Amino acid sequence: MLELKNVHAGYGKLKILRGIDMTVERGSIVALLGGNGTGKSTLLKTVSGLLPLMEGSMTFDGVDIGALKPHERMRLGLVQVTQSKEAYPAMTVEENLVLGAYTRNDRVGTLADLEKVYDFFPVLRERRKQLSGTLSGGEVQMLVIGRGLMANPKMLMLDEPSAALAPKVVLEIFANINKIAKSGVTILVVEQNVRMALILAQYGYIIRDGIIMMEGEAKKLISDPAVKESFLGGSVANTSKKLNA
Ligand SMILES: Nc1ncnc2c1ncn2[C@@H]1O[C@H](COP(=O)(O)OP(=O)(O)OP(=O)(O)O)[C@@H](O)[C@H]1O
Repeated sequence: MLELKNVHAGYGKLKILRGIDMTVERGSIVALLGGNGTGKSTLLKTVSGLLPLMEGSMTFDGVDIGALKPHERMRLGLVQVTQSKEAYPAMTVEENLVLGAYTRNDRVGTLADLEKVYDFFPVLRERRKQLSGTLSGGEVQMLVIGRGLMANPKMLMLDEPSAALAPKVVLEIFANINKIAKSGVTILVVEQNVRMALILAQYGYIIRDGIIMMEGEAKKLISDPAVKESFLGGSVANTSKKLNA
């Protein structure tokens, strides 16, 4: 669904990504992992078109997207969910959600997708008339994912959906991401919560200093001694059970 070849990108003359090769298979969940400042958000911004491609190529669903504008990539079904603080606090939950459909022209489809979002996140239906500024951190995260779904994506890119959330809420959000993937939406998720991300995903990439230092099936990465030492500790079986409950 998404293929990056030798992607270089950054800010002005500052190059952050230095030759990224990455593939996201249709229907899969892929995790992009790494420490602070390694280039994860930069990569998402480059794929969604917020940053220009300096070198290399990017194709999405068979289309060369390297020179397309962000809204053109969105229309193709490539949608980035920004970090949770970017919900509009003075707008209601429903207004925020409808905003996610701004690149679409089908009212019937939009209303049907609103119901789908409410089915994924029933708490948003309960709070649809509430100002989003009054929501909890977990509810705001659900809202921004829901807003991404309103663009009718083929692929959703999520930037640290677990950030600043309590473990129980993280589990709920990740279980919802799992359901969204099972409904047919391909997922690329950036995470610092490496354990949860590797339990959720089928495949993982680990980025350091703007290059991919390791990649592989999530099941293999989670038991890899180097990954364990750098990122993990403790047992994963229990979390896995809860995630698939
Ligand atoms: N607007 C910007 N201008 C210049 N440099 C930037 C800008 N945004 C990010 N950077 C730099 O790019 C590098 C990679 O940042 P990026 O946000 O991609 O990291 P990250 O892996 O997402 O980390 P984190 O998890 O901490 O957000 C960092 O060194 C950062 O300082």
